[in-house]
Amino acid sequence: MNVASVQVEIKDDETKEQRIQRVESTLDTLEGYDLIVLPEIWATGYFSFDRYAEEAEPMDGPFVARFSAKAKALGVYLFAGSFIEKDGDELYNTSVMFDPQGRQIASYRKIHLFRYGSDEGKLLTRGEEITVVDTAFGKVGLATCYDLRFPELFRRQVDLGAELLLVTSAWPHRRLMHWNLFNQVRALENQCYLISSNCAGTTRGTLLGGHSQVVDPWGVVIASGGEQEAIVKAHIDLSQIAHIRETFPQLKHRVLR
Ligand SMILES: O=C(O)CCC(=O)C(=O)O
Repeated sequence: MNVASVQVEIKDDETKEQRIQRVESTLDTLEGYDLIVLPEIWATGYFSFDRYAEEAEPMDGPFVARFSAKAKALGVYLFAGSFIEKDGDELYNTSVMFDPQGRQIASYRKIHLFRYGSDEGKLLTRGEEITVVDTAFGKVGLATCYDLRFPELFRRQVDLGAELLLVTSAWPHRRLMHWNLFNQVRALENQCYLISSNCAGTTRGTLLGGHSQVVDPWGVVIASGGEQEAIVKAHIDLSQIAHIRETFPQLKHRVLR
């Protein structure tokens, strides 16, 4: 299975529309992939809190329609990262996933809103539902950035059958060491593949961390981005999951539930 994580640079002098067009053009260059992953609130920019209300969209708005069309045009599973979803009076940090026919097969509203140096907790409503989605290559769990610090979310995804964990992020560079550790540990402790997509660049005075990753179920980083905009590419072999879970049956040895 060929996977790609698009590590989008967030530039403050770019509008939402300009950034969407730029990412659409990048996606058009990706041929032969089975799954593509994008970062968190990349179109508006996670740290552009003053733009959240005006740039929020309903689930049947243009962001979802455009990336549904893009998934279909490319014939790929596309985890389009998250956007600011407006539902009635509430705003959510919602990620969306499409199948190669362009059908929206999942959405996930970020459960753990970030409240440290971030207005997210004030502006948005938290999600309440864990998302694990069926795909042609198995069950996939969806998570967003700060969620990475909460192992119980991922373990519950595994209890629902997840074998591949997708994480969309706008994680700052100043806590890059935590990011690197969590990416590896969430894959290792759950014996899953993990693919993350983080933003890069400096926005509103915050340097974003980049280092989007593909981590195997043994905890080995098999591909990683650097600090700049990048496409992180890897070939993954999902049969490794069953192999590792059988030969080193840690998940079967759980005592506490
Ligand atoms: O947990 C962290 O250090 C970063 C989290 C974050 O930036 C987010 O959830 O958007």
